[in-house]
Amino acid sequence: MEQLSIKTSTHDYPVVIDQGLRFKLKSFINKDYPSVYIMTDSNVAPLYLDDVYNTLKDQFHVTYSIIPAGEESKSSRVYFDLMTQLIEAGVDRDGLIIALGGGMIGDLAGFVAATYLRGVDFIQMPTTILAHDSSVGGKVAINHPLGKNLIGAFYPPVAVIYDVETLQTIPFREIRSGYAEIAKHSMIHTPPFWDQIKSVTLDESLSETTLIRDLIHGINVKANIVEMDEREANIRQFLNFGHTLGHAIESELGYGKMTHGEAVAIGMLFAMELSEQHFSVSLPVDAFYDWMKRNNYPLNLPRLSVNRLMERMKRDKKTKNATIKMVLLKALGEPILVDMEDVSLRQQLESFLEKMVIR
Ligand SMILES: NC(=O)c1ccc[n+]([C@@H]2O[C@H](COP(=O)([O-])OP(=O)(O)OC[C@H]3O[C@@H](n4cnc5c(N)ncnc54)[C@H](O)[C@@H]3O)[C@@H](O)[C@H]2O)c1
Ligand SMILES: O=C(O)C(=O)C[C@@H](O)[C@H](O)[C@H](O)COP(=O)(O)O
Ligand SMILES: [Zn+2]
Repeated sequence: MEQLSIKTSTHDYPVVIDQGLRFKLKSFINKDYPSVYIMTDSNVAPLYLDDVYNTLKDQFHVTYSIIPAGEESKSSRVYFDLMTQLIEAGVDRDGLIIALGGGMIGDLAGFVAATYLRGVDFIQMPTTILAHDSSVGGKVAINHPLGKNLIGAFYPPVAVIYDVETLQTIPFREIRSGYAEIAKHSMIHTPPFWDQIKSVTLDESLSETTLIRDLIHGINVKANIVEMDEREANIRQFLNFGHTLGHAIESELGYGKMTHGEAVAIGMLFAMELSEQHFSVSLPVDAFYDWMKRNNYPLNLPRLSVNRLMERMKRDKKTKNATIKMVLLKALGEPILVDMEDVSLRQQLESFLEKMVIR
């Protein structure tokens, strides 16, 4: 078992990582909650809901909701439906919400927890690789048609219980999506981490030992940053590497068309190219491109409107005074937030997208 604790100026919660934790969940709940409400999705429910429900049912009054799987469910409509279900189930302020699933469920259930009766406790039980990122740090949100995560809060869970046995059932595409965020953590960290990731191939040869090693490394990078800057006043913005364009692509294509990790990987490629030009430095752009190619990340895009992407990038949460800010790299492990100049960003985006269309 691997356990770390996230200590910020206001919160302190454990992140526990091990095989089979869903059967030991009770031992991590140290409050006598009158009701426990599990939120999960339609793919995860048939696999793991019974295990979690049965582990808790003797000690707690347990109810649940099963939400249609997919990014489209991170919406105001589903959010409101969940509120209705909690009210009808009579969950009070002492209730506990458990988010059992990937980042979609974690963000959605976390935002419900943050706002239901002005806040009830919640536990993150991540079941995807990507959720090594989403379950830690307390960012919770739903999407707006105009942009990703535009409605949300900073609301840390009371615990993150990561049963890595559940990763055995995630589809290949989701392994790739999750590894994009691991690659992100590696690039904003010191170079040996990227050296480790670049040799990983995401096929049957990926061993559980390698996966868990990379997950834990990623969580540590994130945890250190969150501990220093929980509410993203400064260095937490580095965790947004690849997201300025990535989020714009996700929302422009329509939520769920491309996975979050796939879009972020394209965003990182763009940010690395910009970084090379901006700082006249050499970065492992080719190595990253090759890694993406070898692992079947999408490397071409349909023709997208540069104007619309620029508009979406302007709605990014890092934007101030209408100036788009992007996380660039001065070197591997040296992220920096840069004010982008509209005209040149537009030109660079145009030529980047042109390459992506013909690739
Ligand atoms: N809050 C944060 O800090 C943060 C960080 C990164 C990403 N995110 C958000 O996370 C979301 C993406 O998360 P995700 O990639 O986990 O997507 P997801 O939750 O939609 O899960 C991906 C797919 O895998 C399925 N699935 C989940 N666990 C499974 C399992 N164990 N076995 C079989 N299938 C399983 C799901 O049903 C879904 O179809 C995005 O909305 C993104 O914005 C948030
Ligand atoms: O934890 C953070 O901070 C991140 O930026 C992590 C990202 O991987 C994640 O996708 C996050 O939800 C993006 O945040 P947003 O503030 O740009 O919506
Ligand atoms: Zn992300």
